[in-house]
Amino acid sequence: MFTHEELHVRAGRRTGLPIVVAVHSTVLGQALGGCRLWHYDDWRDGVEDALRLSAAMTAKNALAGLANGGGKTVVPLPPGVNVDADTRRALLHDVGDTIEALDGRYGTGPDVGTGPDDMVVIGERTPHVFCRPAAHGGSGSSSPGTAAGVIAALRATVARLDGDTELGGHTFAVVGLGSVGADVAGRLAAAGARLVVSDVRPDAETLAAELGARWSRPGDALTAEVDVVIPAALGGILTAELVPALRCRAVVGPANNQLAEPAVAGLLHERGILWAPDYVASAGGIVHAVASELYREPEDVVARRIERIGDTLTEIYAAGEAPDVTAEKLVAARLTPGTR
Ligand SMILES: NC(=O)c1ccc[n+]([C@@H]2O[C@H](COP(=O)([O-])OP(=O)(O)OC[C@H]3O[C@@H](n4cnc5c(N)ncnc54)[C@H](O)[C@@H]3O)[C@@H](O)[C@H]2O)c1
Repeated sequence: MFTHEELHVRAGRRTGLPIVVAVHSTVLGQALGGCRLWHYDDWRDGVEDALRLSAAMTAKNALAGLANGGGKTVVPLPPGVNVDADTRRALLHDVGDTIEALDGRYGTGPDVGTGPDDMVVIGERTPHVFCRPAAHGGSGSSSPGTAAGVIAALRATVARLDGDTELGGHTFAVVGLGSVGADVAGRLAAAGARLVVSDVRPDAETLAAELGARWSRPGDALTAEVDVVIPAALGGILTAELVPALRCRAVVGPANNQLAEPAVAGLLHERGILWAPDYVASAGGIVHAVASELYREPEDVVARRIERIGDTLTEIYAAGEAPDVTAEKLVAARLTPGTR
């Protein structure tokens, strides 16, 4: 069943390259979700991704308490097509025009393949853009906010596991030392936690040494014997085959779409492994952008909003059923008029 409000697929006027914008829901307000610029074998796969990711943004924004719905832009680059600086700029203008044509029903920000500087270029064609660098009037990278939200989620998780929110006495495996993973690992190391870290980039081993963390091969980090595994790389890593091999007590991280298939959430629950739905744990970045730029809240108020991710998870864990089931009920309740 088609449950989205709008789906736009256009060839960019300047570049001829495909641009997909999916608006899943504006029930709570302007739909928000980042702009993904990535290679796909077929542009239709980009449409699939935009449909799936925009629906996840509705859930993420609803559970983060934002007055916003979910949307997503995907620019599916054909295989072998690499854009030079001029084409990239033209392409981002094409994206801006596509978003501007929606009259404010959707706003974008950075995602895989785009960053704050790209938002400046999109912003030359539409005001509906977030996370420009501070020098351009935006709130900058969303990664520190996302990392702060993951820390709030981890505190709620260790409280559920052991009854206290101290991260220092616990062990964590961080899978992916990119902008969010490295930040989370740094905060955990500063709190005195013991860490196993991994990345497919060998140069990340230097950061591991700086953090006093044990370096591990990526496959091994996922199955490390730790309290919490933190997926901070790509999605789809939690497979039915992996669940029996896990030796952690919880899986909590920022990676979007961690489940290879929805049924894996139930398998984790049956094994007694706590799983924080990724759209709850990863919301800190968008909360930071929206609260700073749209609501104009000061940093301390924004920080408290991000902390509430922990409260939401505590509520979800307390229900005692598989966390995705409870989270979906909470999303449905928030989207139903009269219950917000
Ligand atoms: N940046 C944000 O604000 C934000 C917000 C919400 C969700 N997320 C999600 O969090 C995840 C991390 O985001 P990021 O901004 O840090 O991305 P990033 O690209 O900076 O970092 C990802 C890291 O994962 C590593 N990696 C890739 N495959 C790996 C593997 N198999 N094993 C171990 N490491 C691997 C990469 O080398 C890279 O260092 C992504 O799934 C992203 O969609 C990010």
